[in-house]
Amino acid sequence: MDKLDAVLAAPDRTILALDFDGTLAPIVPDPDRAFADPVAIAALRRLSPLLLRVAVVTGRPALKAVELGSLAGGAGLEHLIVMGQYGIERWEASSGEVVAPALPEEIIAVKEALPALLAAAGHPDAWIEDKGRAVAVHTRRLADPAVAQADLSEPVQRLAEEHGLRVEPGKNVLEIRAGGFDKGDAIRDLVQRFDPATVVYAGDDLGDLAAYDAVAALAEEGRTPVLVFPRMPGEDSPLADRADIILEGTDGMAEWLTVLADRLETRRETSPDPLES
Ligand SMILES: O=P(O)(O)OC[C@H]1O[C@H](O[C@H]2O[C@H](CO)[C@@H](O)[C@H](O)[C@H]2O)[C@H](O)[C@@H](O)[C@@H]1O
Repeated sequence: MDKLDAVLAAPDRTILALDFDGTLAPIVPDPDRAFADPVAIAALRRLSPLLLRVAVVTGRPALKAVELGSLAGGAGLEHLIVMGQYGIERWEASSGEVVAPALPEEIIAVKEALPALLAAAGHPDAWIEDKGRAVAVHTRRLADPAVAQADLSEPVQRLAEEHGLRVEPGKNVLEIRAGGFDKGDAIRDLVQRFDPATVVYAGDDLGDLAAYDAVAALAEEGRTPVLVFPRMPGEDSPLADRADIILEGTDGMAEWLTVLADRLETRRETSPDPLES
């Protein structure tokens, strides 16, 4: 854990930000059943009171991540922040409210057009996830997810462009959403609000590259970036070349968070009490 010396030295100046799917929750066929690993959440409950902030930065609607992660209520997570839909939605445990701009109107026409587009491309059974301000086409449950994603890539891109929207590709998913913000903006927002000395970011998919870039750039401001990649077995990803720490999937992530909590709690117990002379 050498790279974490900065965290151990000043936990109260550290932000820990984590993606949801593939980082806190194992990748599963049904997105509605992608529950967070309880070991990871238990560790976050111990870490959050010791760190400057813990944040979940996710492509999910903020409230969906809160639900699947059991993140509302309970000890330890009173200051948790969830930046949803790639950062455009902000949920704070302290208020229980979501702050977000109005839905992009263009998404309505895209949702209406999608079923016919999927059928025309030969994949009528691709699953459509209605995310409110965005819509995702999932191929994981089709016979050949990679081929289906490749087949759908161009028509989905065209549909998005016709409506002034963008495509966010991910693991067996093509999402159509509004542009102008990404997970990098979410990181910059957290840094501006809380002025951390160290930012640890953990993420596993292409949408996390923007957050990786934003965190890495913090070195130029004298802050310490720590990039963590929970890699699935045999997974080839551009994140692997960038990461400071590579873990064995979500199990490895949960274990790593637990060890970090152990070390921070031990450090606190053994530190001299500044009030004692
Ligand atoms: O930013 P994230 O928290 O990683 O969210 C990215 C997308 O994750 C979800 O899809 C992924 O996870 C599903 C459940 O394990 C899996 O079935 C799917 O193949 C993955 O792509 C989610 O459904 C999307 O809305 C998120 O944007």
